[in-house]
Amino acid sequence: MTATQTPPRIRVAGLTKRFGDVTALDGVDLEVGENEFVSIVGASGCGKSTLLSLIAGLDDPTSGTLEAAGVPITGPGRDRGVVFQQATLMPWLTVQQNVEFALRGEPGLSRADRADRAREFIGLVGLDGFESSHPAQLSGGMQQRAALARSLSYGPDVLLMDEPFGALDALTRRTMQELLLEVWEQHRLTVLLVTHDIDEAVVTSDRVVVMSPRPGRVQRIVAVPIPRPRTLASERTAEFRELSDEILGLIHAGA
Ligand SMILES: Nc1ncnc2c1ncn2[C@@H]1O[C@H](COP(=O)(O)OP(=O)(O)OP(=O)(O)O)[C@@H](O)[C@H]1O
Repeated sequence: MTATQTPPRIRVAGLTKRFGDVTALDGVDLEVGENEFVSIVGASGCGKSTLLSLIAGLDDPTSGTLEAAGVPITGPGRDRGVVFQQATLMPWLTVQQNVEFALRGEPGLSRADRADRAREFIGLVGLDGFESSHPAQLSGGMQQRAALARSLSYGPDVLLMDEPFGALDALTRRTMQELLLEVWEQHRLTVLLVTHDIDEAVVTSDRVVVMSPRPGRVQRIVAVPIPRPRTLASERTAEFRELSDEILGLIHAGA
């Protein structure tokens, strides 16, 4: 790397994670560029969630290097927003309050600014009119919208998503994929998405990381050269089907 090059947004090198006798990750190397959308796929138990939680700083590696924009990752940070499969909203707060809560501690934001910013992102995810609802009054898809609004509201450089639509019914899932594509077009940021859904990975991503079964290693990285902006209609192209089949084949071959 020369002095003029900026470091990648996320860099993982020689990453190993053991839980007792279980080696979840074994020497994972991965670089994710600024504003790149990368998905991680692979058989159940191959270490996808472990990799994401290490990048989120929610756990420590056994060995290896983890950096965000050249800075070692030593814990969670507001440069990295996280969205999990189950929306982790605070049930006693309204949608508006949940988002505002995430904005507490943002430097230079008054209470009124926080309220405005929260409304802006609630609108962005299509939850206008539900600001005063509590999570229990929302469907699963709406809760994930609120969780997305919350994670985007403080302007993270990286969005880490672990099966964010995995608990949703098929139709809602499709709607959320469309929303994610739209949001990413409007607010380009670096996204790392863990998913079991190969089509979801291909339609959203610039590159798809295929992991080998335990111990998790990077088996192959497949580039997705389908032009952007993409919509779910992009899935109807022959190019899409070929890439999706190739990735499925890689997962099956590794299993
Ligand atoms: N906290 C933990 N303690 C012990 N073992 C763990 C822990 N977290 C993960 N593991 C083990 O590490 C391995 C990788 O788990 P991980 O959840 O990262 O896989 P995954 O690819 O995300 O799986 P899935 O697709 O089923 O969600 C598994 O064998 C799992 O049992």
